[in-house]
Amino acid sequence: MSPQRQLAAIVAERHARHLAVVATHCLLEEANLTPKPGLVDRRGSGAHKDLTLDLLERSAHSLTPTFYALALQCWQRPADVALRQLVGRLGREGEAQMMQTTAGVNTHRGAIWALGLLIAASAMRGGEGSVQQVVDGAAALAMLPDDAAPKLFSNGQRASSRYRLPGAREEAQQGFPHVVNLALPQLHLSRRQGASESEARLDTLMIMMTSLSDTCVLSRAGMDGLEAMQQGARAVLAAGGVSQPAGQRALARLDAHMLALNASPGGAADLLSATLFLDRICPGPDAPRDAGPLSVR
Ligand SMILES: CC(C)(COP(=O)(O)OP(=O)(O)OC[C@H]1O[C@@H](n2cnc3c(N)ncnc32)[C@H](O[C@H]2O[C@H](COP(=O)(O)OP(=O)(O)OP(=O)(O)O)[C@@H](O)[C@H]2O)[C@@H]1O)[C@@H](O)C(=O)NCCC(=O)NCCS
Ligand SMILES: Nc1ncnc2[nH]cnc12
Repeated sequence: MSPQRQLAAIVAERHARHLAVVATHCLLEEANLTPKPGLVDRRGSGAHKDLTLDLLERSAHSLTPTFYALALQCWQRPADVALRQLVGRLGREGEAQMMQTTAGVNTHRGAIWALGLLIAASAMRGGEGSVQQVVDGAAALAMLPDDAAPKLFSNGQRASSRYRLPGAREEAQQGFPHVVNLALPQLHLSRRQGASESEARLDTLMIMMTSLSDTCVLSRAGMDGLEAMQQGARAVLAAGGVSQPAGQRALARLDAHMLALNASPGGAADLLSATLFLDRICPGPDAPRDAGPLSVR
């Protein structure tokens, strides 16, 4: 191999490692963010019976090799059917790894999908795209057919067809509108307004919950659950957000309501991880901040 090619391979490997570590870190940060309504956090399992913070953390760590492989294999490649099929195969291998780690509990299927596509899209541009370029690349990949995908009927497809609402697939195919148009602007706004990093991230989760059709909530609690989620999140933001005492009280009411309905916004949680990832790999004028020490093994 020529010295130039050797150097290019080292650069690609280093970038791929960086993307994988950042993605894992974002999953850990989402899991640890507290208090999240209905979701697993540092207080406990939320509305879930089979999920714990420890399981989410182990699941996140188990995905680092998948994220690394996605980044490395998509490095400086165009979005075409061959790449889509490769990404689909690596994503399914990641899901299998997750299921093995969690003994069959679905901790991060939506996150593997969203982060996997965003990692792939960032790597396609040599790790240098803007937010818009990365989500456009992810959408282009998500629109391509993957003939090798098994024809399974998932919770998400069942909910989407029953309520005629979009789910994880459409969110990616449309270029992650909840992340780009709502979450990133809210994250930056809350930071500028002096919220702590955890408060800014909770506000970011809230803004997505105001309008996401989260198929995790729909499967568990139907349309009543989805409306409760959206209205409750609007109330938190209308009260000034999580940095305000009234916002904290509204968040506590939303949490109690979600638990009573057995509802958990797992899709919004995954998109929060995706938001933190884009915030970190495509920094704009508002530099990303850390919420606290978390290590990636
Ligand atoms: C495209 C896929 C994501 C499959 O999507 P689909 O909707 O067909 O299937 P689901 O298995 O339901 O997975 C979708 C998960 O996405 C999250 N989500 C939900 N709504 C949205 C939304 N509007 N936008 C974005 N993301 C959304 C959500 O994930 C979280 O919830 C999970 C727990 O949910 P669930 O399994 O329903 O579990 P419980 O509520 O506990 O119910 P029980 O089953 O236990 O009773 C949790 O994992 C969170 O992550 C949805 O679950 C994609 O998987 C796919 O096609 N993959 C193929 C491989 C591929 O091509 N990969 C490419 C990139 S790597
Ligand atoms: N914190 C969380 N709680 C429950 N499900 C999730 N899926 C992704 N993150 C989650």
